[in-house]
Amino acid sequence: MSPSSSVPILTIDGPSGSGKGTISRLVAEKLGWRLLDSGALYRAVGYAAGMEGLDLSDAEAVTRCAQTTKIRFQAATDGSDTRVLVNGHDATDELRTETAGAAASAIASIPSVRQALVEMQLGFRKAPGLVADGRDMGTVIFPDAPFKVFLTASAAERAKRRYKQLKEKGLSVTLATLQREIEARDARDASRTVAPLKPAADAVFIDTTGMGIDIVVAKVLAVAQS
Ligand SMILES: Nc1ncnc2c1ncn2[C@@H]1O[C@H](COP(=O)(O)OP(=O)(O)O)[C@@H](O)[C@H]1O
Ligand SMILES: Nc1ccn([C@H]2C[C@H](O)[C@@H](COP(=O)(O)OP(=O)(O)O)O2)c(=O)n1
Repeated sequence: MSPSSSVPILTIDGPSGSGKGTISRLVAEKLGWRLLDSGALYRAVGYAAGMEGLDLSDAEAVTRCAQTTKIRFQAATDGSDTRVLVNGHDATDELRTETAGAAASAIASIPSVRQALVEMQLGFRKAPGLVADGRDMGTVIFPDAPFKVFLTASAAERAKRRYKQLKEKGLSVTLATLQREIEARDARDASRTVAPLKPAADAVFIDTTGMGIDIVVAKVLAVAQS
């Protein structure tokens, strides 16, 4: 048994806009645990592949890109979002767009790309604990995690949340387009053959439709303290 396997993990998986990022951050703060935003890794690889002008369906080229792209998280000191550096370039803002989300979803369906990112994700398991946010945290990357949550909400509500979030960032989007994009991404993430989006058999399922952030945080904290 490796020493890290005694470090507790809370996995939070779910579809786009279900609140994984927000809830993971708040719960990690309350627990004093580290945070893994695994989606940012896939977004970073999709972004780096785009910068290199690669065809995102070229499995060999994108896998090489996943193996060589340097991704670093840099905590902000002023309480703002953690910055994500991709090959030394601060790509935080570019990575949050729906275009980056779609590119991430596309390259994430390539098994060898997923494999290239496994070790880095396992490296986040450090004392005193880890909150891991993604699609396959509880099923594939940390199947032995003692605490697992699957967050969801209706596609209409998730699209509304994303719309509000992107509008606040000054991005030009429409609700109908966002809902279509979210549904397309759900379908692709859930239907791929490797590590599809699905709840782990031992995950606590929370439908957050109509549920405020504070209540979701309390429910997820209760799982981690059970
Ligand atoms: N339960 C909730 N009720 C209302 N808004 C929420 C809730 N959870 C998250 N949000 C908001 O929805 C948006 C998307 O949440 P985010 O955490 O980025 O989702 P995900 O990481 O699952 O894609 C954010 O602006 C966030 O503040
Ligand atoms: N553990 C993960 C995390 C993300 N992905 C893929 C699939 C997702 O559509 C994209 C983007 O994920 P991300 O969590 O950043 O996206 P959302 O914030 O949920 O919209 O990456 C994955 O396949 N496995």
